[in-house]
Amino acid sequence: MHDRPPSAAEQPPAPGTWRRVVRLFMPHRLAICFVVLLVVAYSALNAAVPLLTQLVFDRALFGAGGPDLPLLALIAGLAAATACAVGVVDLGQTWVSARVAQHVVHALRVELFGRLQHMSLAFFAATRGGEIQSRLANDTAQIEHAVKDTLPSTLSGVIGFVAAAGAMVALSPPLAGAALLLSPIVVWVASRSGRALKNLSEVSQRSRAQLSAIVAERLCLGAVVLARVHGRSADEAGRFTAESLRLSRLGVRSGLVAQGVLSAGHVFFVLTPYLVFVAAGLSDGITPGTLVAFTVLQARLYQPLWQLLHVSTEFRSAQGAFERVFDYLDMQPEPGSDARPDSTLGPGALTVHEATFRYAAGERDRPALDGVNLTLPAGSTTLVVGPSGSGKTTLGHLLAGLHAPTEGSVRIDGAKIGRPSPGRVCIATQEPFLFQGSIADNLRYAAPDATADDLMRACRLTRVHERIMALPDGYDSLVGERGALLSGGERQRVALARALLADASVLVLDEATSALDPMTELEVVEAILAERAGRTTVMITHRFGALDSFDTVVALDEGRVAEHGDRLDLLGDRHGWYARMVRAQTGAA
Ligand SMILES: Nc1ncnc2c1ncn2[C@@H]1O[C@H](COP(=O)(O)OP(=O)(O)OP(=O)(O)O)[C@@H](O)[C@H]1O
Repeated sequence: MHDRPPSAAEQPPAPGTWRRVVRLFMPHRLAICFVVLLVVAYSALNAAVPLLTQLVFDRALFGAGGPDLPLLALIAGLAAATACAVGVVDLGQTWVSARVAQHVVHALRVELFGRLQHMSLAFFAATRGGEIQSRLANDTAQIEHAVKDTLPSTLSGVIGFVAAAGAMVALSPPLAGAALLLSPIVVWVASRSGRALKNLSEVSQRSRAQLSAIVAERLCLGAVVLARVHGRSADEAGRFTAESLRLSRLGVRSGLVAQGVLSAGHVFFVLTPYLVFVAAGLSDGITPGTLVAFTVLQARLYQPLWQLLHVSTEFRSAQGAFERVFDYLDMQPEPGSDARPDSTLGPGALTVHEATFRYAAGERDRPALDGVNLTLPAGSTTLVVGPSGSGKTTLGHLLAGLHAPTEGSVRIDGAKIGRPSPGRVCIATQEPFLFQGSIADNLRYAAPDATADDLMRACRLTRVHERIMALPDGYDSLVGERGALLSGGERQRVALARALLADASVLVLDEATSALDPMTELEVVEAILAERAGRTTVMITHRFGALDSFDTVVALDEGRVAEHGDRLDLLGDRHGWYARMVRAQTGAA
């Protein structure tokens, strides 16, 4: 499985990237052909204007019979019509290109979001949020720019160059030779500086992604509190300043290289007419009109070349963006991570058979869980206890289907699970996630059809109803970013109510009441157990001294089951881990 995000920016261009890009555009081939046609028309119309200038000079103004004003008016009319046609064609081309770009980028964004949603938990644990955002926002924006602007610029650059060169050859082959003399040097300078610009653009893109990551990670409530508590706000600002400065310096360097290229272009631009004049002086029969037309055309010759220089840089950046997006699209999603609500709810008997779990394949350290065997009958209530790092959360995740065991199996009602099973198993965690929205929105995430009474019933059970009703907007009160407007205990109780609304046959509580005061915790847990209506309940906790309504206790140690049995029996085993801990927590002799 490809869990860690590959650093695409460091990798050489993947072969076949452009083949994949072409496949992406295949559904839009007709529109792209139309864009090509429009660009050809645009370039041809543009190349026709200097030919009209030649007519003005050689026929209308300085012809054999003197100035011909009707012809001049006709040419002026033609020039105006050509300019209007250029405008219309350009508008049409922009419209079609923008539509193609938006379609392709929309499809990529949606596919990327869908793929990311199904990635393993290990992927999200190992990937910075800013990195994901950067691929979804910056890289797709770069691709959009490439399709909307760079593709047409390239086409018009190539076709414009060919049209201008063709018009020159038609006017005078020797002068065309002189005008094109410097073009190989232009191409060489363009490709060298293009490569330099590409490198700078890649480094800048990485730096931008780094800035996004810093913002996403360090400018959220938890990180700001942490920085203030430890007096590290200035260091955080320093980190951001250093990266921002790096980006600024890269911007200045890119600007310098780009300007250097423009200045070189200016030299060529100034030199070329003189080469043409020298060639005209050495040739016979070159009319002034031809010379004027050449002067106009040479601008059209080098302009597309410079345009191509820039588009080649942008194409390389776009290639990088495509590769980064394809990297994510190529990652293997978690098997069955698109779990649908399960309509075949069983009573919720859990069987764990020889389950071993390793977070990293081939990891040499001891596994997080090592050959665990458990049988938890339907409707049973189990406490999972054990020292920190003993594997309790990992076991909870396995029971909830968030991880599949590396070896062995976990079954509910005899059916093997290795993926979430909505409606069948639900887990509530220590740090629950509440999204921006009202309390009711967050509760209905688990049960979209729940009535207001259902929400209130669940919240009464988790002892948060009164608190919600005391808020100005009751259940419509907003919870803020990740529930920041609620206290830790309120967040946990709202999340617990949400888990109850899921009405699953198995409920796993992973330190889900740790932020409550002991009295409220006891009340909430007792209420959940009393209302459980046959539900299998597994509670992972460090504070179990006062919890005496559970049937069974499982004590884990270093990933193995150290004790498992009837709670009262284990309590009677004076030297057992559970009994010793209960005595320590309750102060009993
Ligand atoms: N995402 C992860 N990647 C790698 N190792 C992990 C990951 N999560 C947990 N571990 C490791 O797995 C082992 C078991 O962790 P687990 O969180 O299941 O323990 P726990 O008993 O719930 O601990 P605590 O009581 O402190 O919450 C630990 O050694 C931990 O470092």
